[in-house]
Amino acid sequence: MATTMHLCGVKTPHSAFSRRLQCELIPPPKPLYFALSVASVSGLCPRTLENSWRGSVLRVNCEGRSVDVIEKNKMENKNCDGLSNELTCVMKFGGSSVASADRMREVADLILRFPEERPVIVLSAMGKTTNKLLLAGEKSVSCGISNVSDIDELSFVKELHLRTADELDVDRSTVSRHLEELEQLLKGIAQVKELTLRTKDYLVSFGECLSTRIFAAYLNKTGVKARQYDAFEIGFITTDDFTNADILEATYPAVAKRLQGDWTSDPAIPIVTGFLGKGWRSCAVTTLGRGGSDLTATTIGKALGLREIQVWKDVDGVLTCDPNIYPDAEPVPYLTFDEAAELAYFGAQVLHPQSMRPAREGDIPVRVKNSYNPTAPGTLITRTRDMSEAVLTSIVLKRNVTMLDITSTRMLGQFGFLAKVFSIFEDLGISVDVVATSEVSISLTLDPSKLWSRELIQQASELDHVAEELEKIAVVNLLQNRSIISLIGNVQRSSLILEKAFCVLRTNGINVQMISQGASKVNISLIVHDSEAEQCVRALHSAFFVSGIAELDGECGSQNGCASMLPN
Ligand SMILES: Nc1ncnc2c1ncn2[C@@H]1O[C@H](COP(=O)(O)OP(=O)(O)O)[C@@H](O)[C@H]1O
Ligand SMILES: N[C@@H](CC(=O)OP(=O)(O)O)C(=O)O
Repeated sequence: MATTMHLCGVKTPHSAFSRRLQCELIPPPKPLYFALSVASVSGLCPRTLENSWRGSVLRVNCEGRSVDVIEKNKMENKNCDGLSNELTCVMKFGGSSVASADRMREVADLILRFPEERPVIVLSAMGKTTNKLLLAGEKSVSCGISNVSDIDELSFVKELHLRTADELDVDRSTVSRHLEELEQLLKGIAQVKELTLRTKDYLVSFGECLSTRIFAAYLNKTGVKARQYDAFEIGFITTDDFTNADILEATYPAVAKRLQGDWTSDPAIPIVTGFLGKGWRSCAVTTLGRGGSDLTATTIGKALGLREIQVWKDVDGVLTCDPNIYPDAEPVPYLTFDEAAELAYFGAQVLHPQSMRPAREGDIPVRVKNSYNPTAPGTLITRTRDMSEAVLTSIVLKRNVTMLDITSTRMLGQFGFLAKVFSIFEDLGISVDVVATSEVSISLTLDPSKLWSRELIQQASELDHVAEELEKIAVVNLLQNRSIISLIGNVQRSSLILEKAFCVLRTNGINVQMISQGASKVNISLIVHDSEAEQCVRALHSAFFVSGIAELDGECGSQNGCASMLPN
């Protein structure tokens, strides 16, 4: 008896293929499911199939062509390009990449330039929309309901999205309901004269909800089937830490089920809002912290076990330094997840601080590319890389950090002292970035992002409270306006890096107030005063990347790569 072979992903959008995917087979002795990329298989005896497996792949000769068939259960979370019809990669485009109708057209062209990919698209809000929405919210608190319609930032957001819809020839109704709701929300804020963190998250969510709707409508209009998704409706489940929520584990299966399920039953390019989630207790819209669309992309990559995660920016990849500090900074071709995570955590705005976690857990390569210059190779981030030549990869600056010098009054033994100090931070929910200890003292810096998410007044009283608690067991010196300079690279070569770094610092008369090396295998952190930090980074960058590490040989001195401070 002849039967039809079950194929995974048979509903391919490439209709030329799908017509050929019916094939006749003698029923196999046990149910086997296959994914097939390009051609039909006919007349194969099940015994041949069973005997011919090489690992999880069966290579058969079909109509004179070699075809790879892969067992479905072995394919779960493994998209092998060309072997299935499943989603292959995620492409995230940041605000700068979708800032206008022209940019959206270019992004659409860019996506279609890779016909072999079946991507999930993640978008941020257009251009500076998130900042404008936050400003509009703040103005609404005090302007009175009747003046809300005249808030400049509201007019800007409305005008930008309506103009973009018009220019892309997309129906205005795609965005008009959301724009009306946005104005209503601002009037609500004006009425209660209060902007809570929860409301802030709901307010900024309009940015991503609008950009994804316009883009999906544009793709559909041009004949490319696309489907818009709000992340908070498809299983992005987070903590209820409004403005800085964490993704919870339950997100991965939920998102995979929804996106994969829809794709299998009715293929259409998914266009997902970056940055947004749904609080697991509150069920309200949450956000993942500024720049959080990178985290949305890596979360989807891990959830679906995709082949690659691409984050498209307005720079040629991760650079050797923030280009706003050193305009001639160069792209870094390769990074490990560990390097990228440290770099992001310690202040490189190019990647969200938590975004490497899902990619590392799923072992999925991340490519950072430039949507304004797509042919530039960008940066490839993977689990390992060849470190034999690596010395310094990038220099990162985190400004406006608070440093604490805490000296024990010896009321506690050393064990008790460290434990007590950290329990105070735990109780107050403040995380610590860089730490150095001696027998009776500890110096540390506080993670400003955790403090920044709170109101200024709350920050000040929180710091007072920290000091008050610590003073029960120690003498505390609170030092504000400090910066962390992170030297990301191969700590195996720390002597080389430190020799050169201190040579530069000495030449420029800079005193390092604290140093930390060892906890991370890829980062050496130096704490300096804010006022010296940028110039210090410039001098270090030019010593390492312009003069070159080779010039380390010989005496420490300004002729030997120990650059003097460059002018601002
Ligand atoms: N080390 C770095 N490498 C690359 N870009 C950096 C670095 N440090 C800071 N940046 C800044 O990050 C910006 C890109 O990040 P972001 O604005 O979040 O992009 P997008 O909005 O496109 O996602 C760049 O325009 C650059 O100014
Ligand atoms: N729109 C949000 C989220 C985001 O990720 O944006 P971008 O990709 O443009 O950094 C923000 O501005 O923070």
